[in-house]
Amino acid sequence: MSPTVNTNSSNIIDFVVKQGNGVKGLVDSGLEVVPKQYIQPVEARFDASKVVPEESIPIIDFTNWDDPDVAESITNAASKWGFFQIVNHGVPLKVIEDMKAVVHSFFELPVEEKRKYLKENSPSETVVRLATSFSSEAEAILEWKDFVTLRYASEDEANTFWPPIIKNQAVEYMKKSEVVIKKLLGVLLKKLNVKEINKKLEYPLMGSMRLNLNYYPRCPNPEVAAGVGRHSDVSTITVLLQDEIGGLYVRGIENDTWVHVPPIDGALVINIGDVLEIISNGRYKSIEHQVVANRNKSRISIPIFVNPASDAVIGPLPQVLENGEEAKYKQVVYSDYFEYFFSKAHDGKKTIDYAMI
Ligand SMILES: O=C(O)CCC(=O)C(=O)O
Ligand SMILES: [Fe+2]
Repeated sequence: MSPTVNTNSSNIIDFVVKQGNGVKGLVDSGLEVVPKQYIQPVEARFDASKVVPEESIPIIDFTNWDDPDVAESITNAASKWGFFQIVNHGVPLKVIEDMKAVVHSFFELPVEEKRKYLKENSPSETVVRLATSFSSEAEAILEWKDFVTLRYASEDEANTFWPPIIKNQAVEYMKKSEVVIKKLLGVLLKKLNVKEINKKLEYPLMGSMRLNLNYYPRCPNPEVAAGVGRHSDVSTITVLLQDEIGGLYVRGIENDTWVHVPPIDGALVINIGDVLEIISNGRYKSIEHQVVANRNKSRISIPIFVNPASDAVIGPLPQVLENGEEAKYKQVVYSDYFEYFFSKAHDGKKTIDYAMI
């Protein structure tokens, strides 16, 4: 039987955050209205009238990824939209389907099982952690999302610490995705006059990777809550696998517009993060996005955050500035940037001000 919760009291935070029931626990307990802790101020709510349905981010066939025309469409999309989808990327459909299936299996586990991965119980909180919202200790209003965050440092570490129910499928998914990530970074960096990504450059580009498993329960009042509030990612790039529900919106080219990212079976959504914007001195754009929860159905998404190593120093590349271009961003230690992001609620594109000159 689902645990019951008194929705009129601050027991909500205790039930959702501390006891690890998550938003899913709230919904499973029969809740039919969004509690006040989830009601966003009017200015932060999603405004459906700002959606431009005829616009869409580019969809790129990745088969011939190093063909100059394909490379050009990737770098153009990264400069113009900061977002694109790739198909025929080489991650087998079976690996993708298995990955999505185990994410559902994990969130369907009894809370007693999932609770083992809360920060205070986790065998290693940096490697595996179950949480809810975005940065629940720093937020006044919570987001309608539960998640697991997993560090992918090595197969061995993953095999030791990741939850058994997802481990094999998730490691396989990471191994296949890593090949795509290296190809993508190769194409994106080549255009910035970087000939090859050697071991030294891997460190500030992809020295640490995180796989997140996001679960957005159905939401009785999606118009007042946020699945994920407006933000840009603090990654180098993000590779996102989403299910068939939809709800991810990207800031459009025209001022004050939003564009839906339609689910495409087997596709991966790629977006440029703040780190690549900084490294490219603004040539590639890290674009704001947000997630609107669904009234009738739960949704899952699975982002891989390709991040610099935490002690890497990030700044515009010498190759980008070699023709005398002025640096727009300063050098920052990645862990400082990352911690700043999580020290506050989602706030659109404001995190990057931290690195602006
Ligand atoms: O769920 C999604 O589609 C996107 C999630 C997201 O933006 C994030 O986790 O940074
Ligand atoms: Fe994001």
